[in-house]
This record gives sequence, structure tokens and C-alpha cells, in this order.
Amino acid sequence: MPPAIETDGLTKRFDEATVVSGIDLTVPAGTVYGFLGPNGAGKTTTMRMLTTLVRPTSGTARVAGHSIENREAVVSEIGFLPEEPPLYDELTAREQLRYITDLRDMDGDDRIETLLDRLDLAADANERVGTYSKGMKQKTALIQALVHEPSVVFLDEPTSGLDPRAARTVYDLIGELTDRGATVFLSTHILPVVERLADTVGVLSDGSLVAEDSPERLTHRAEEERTLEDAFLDVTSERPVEAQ
Ligand SMILES: Nc1ncnc2c1ncn2[C@@H]1O[C@H](COP(=O)(O)OP(=O)(O)OP(=O)(O)O)[C@@H](O)[C@H]1O
Repeated sequence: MPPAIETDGLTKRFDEATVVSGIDLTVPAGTVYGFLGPNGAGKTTTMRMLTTLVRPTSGTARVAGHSIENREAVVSEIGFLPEEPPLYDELTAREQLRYITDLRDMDGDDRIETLLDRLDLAADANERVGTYSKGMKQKTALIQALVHEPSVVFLDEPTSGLDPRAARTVYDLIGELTDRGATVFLSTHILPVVERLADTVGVLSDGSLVAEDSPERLTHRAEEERTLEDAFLDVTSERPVEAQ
């Protein structure tokens, strides 16, 4: 089976600034890739290239077997929960989600109801999105990213604004996605979650991939027992953590 995501020298420059610099990464199908990096490292820009929202300056990538040049083919295979999800304030959650399944020309009503139930949003799903709390909007956007059962899912801080119960449901959903063979590209600053869920962790710093390994190997690289947070601080700093 071809990798779910494969990049070759993926690079993005904005004017003079290189914000993503020659990234080579491979994500096998059916796995969770934890994508870490300090603020401004280039994670969102990388995700925007992989989801065809921004064109790379150079380099290439394939997602779900399609070149990212082929926007329509990639978009048909992926789900994306961006940092600032696109929702229509004047629609209800149910209308918003039906709009998405209609756009994708699918009969998704059962799946919409199942996900609304799972995320405890069913009772409010006929209220307008504009009246929702941050967490309720996040739940709506998350369902929007998953409703069409995509084979590759990009999640940018999926539990942002969610209460602990809803966050737990999201982690369960991520596990269910990979159980059925889907791939999850997960960007978050919540390192214990990455430690628990990710098969592979990639750390981006100043636009470059500075470390890539399993969470276990990243945390056991040094002699003594470390957390993923220690490893993260180490590979994203000029000096090793121990020397500070
Ligand atoms: N459209 C743009 N024009 C110019 N610079 C941009 C643009 N988009 C992003 N950048 C710059 O690219 C760099 C990387 O931004 P990006 O949003 O990809 O980082 P990030 O790793 O997602 O950060 P965070 O963890 O804070 O969300 C930043 O310096 C940002 O200012």
C-alpha cells in the first residue's frame, strides 16, 4: 500500500522568508503522525500545502496517492480541521453538516446523527452556529472534517476549547479512524496526547524537520528517562536541555 502522505523537499517561502524548508516525510497508511513544533515553526503552513490550500514554492507531495497539484482528487480523499474552521454562523450545525455532505454528493444523514450524538451536540444541532460556544463550534468543525469518512485526516489542535469528556471522545475517534485504516496527521501542543496516540512524531523547528521517530524512541534517546516534553525542548532549542 502506498504511503498516505509523502513529501519530497516541500518548501514554502513568503517573500524573503522561508517558513517551510525542504521537508521530507512519509506517513504510512493507518497510522497517527504527531506533528509538533514551537509557535511559528511552519506546521499550519505545511498542513495548508498538504491539503492543497497553499501551493508550495518548491518540492512535491502526494496525499492519499494523489499529487497535491491535483486539488480535486486530494480534496475528495481528505478531511481537514484547520485552526480557524470555516463555519457559517447563520446555519444550524445540522444544516452546516448537510451542506457539506450535499457538496460531497453523499447521503450522510446517519453519519451526521451518529457523530452529533458521540460529541453530545445532537440536542443543540438545530441552533445557529453563531450562537455556539467555542467548544460547540469546534465539535461542529470536527464532525465536518470526519463526516465523509476520509482516508487521510488533518487535525490542527482538534481538542481546542473542548471539555475533558469531549476531548476523550476525540481521542477515541482518532483510534477508530486508524482501526479502519485511515491516517491521521495530528498537530497539537498537548504532548501527552501525542505520546499516547502517535505512531510517529515529527518535530518542526524554524521550518525544518529536526526530529522524526516513534514517541518511545524520542523519549529514550538520552541516557536517563525523559518525557516527550523534554525531547521536544531538546530538539527545538539551540542548546540541549541538560546544559541549560
Ligand atoms: N500568508 C502568509 N504570509 C506571510 N507569512 C506567513 C503567512 N502564513 C504564515 N506565515 C509565517 O510563516 C511562519 C510559520 O507560520 P505557521 O502558521 O505555519 O506556524 P505554526 O507552526 O502553525 O505556528 P502555531 O503553533 O503558532 O500555530 C510564521 O512566521 C508566519 O508569520
